[in-house]
Amino acid sequence: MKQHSQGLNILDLSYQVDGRKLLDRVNLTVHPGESVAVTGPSGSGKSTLLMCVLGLIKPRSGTVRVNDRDLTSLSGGRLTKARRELLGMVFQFGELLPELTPVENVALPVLLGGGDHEEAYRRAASLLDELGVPAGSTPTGMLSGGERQRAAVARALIARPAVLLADEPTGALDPEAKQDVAHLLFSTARHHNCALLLVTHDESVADQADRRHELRNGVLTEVGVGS
Ligand SMILES: Nc1ncnc2c1ncn2[C@@H]1O[C@H](COP(=O)(O)OP(=O)(O)OP(=O)(O)O)[C@@H](O)[C@H]1O
Repeated sequence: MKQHSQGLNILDLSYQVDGRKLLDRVNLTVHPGESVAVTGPSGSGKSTLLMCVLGLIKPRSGTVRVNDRDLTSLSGGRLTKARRELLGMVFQFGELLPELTPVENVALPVLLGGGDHEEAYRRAASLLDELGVPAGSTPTGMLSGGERQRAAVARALIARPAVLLADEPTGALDPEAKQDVAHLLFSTARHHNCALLLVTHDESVADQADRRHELRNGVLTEVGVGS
């Protein structure tokens, strides 16, 4: 019988570089509204795991399914379209355009995808409001680091993704902004019913996730929260 599953479903994912197994039959399910943090030594393959989910790296074997769609079987324009519809990504340094206003930055993915301008700007303003970012005419480059990361979370959510991926989203922030952004990231993902998969070196951020996993020598192991 075929099993249906919403959210993110990684099955037997393997990937190696120069003969080193970075991912060795990795399995992970993240349900809608649930958060999973992945920690592990530097160079253990955490970012590679996210790149495989995004389809930017082709795994050697295994599948990545989002809302029951097999992303690993897609390529070219179909992969780009599925990625735009199903996935949102927050990077360590926001990757926002500094000259644009926060609303323009957040609306951009929808506009580039040919979406309705008015609806995109309205939703961008609403998300920025929810995340407490000033949505005026100030260029994004003038905002504080924490405000820029909150704008990056808003941008990742603009297309109503099923899965939100975050790679060291608080890595460039001071301790106060870090806690603020981490809290908003977890609570907003839950509120929007996204499956959140987050990579971090920060124990205090990882502890806020519903579940924690560690990636070491290619093996992803569940660890107790707060241990
Ligand atoms: N295309 C590639 N060619 C060669 N080596 C690569 C390639 N991609 C990744 N690597 C290597 O694979 C390893 C895993 O990299 P990755 O960035 O996924 O680790 P990470 O766990 O996210 O590390 P960090 O915590 O330092 O960010 C590193 O040793 C990296 O140098």
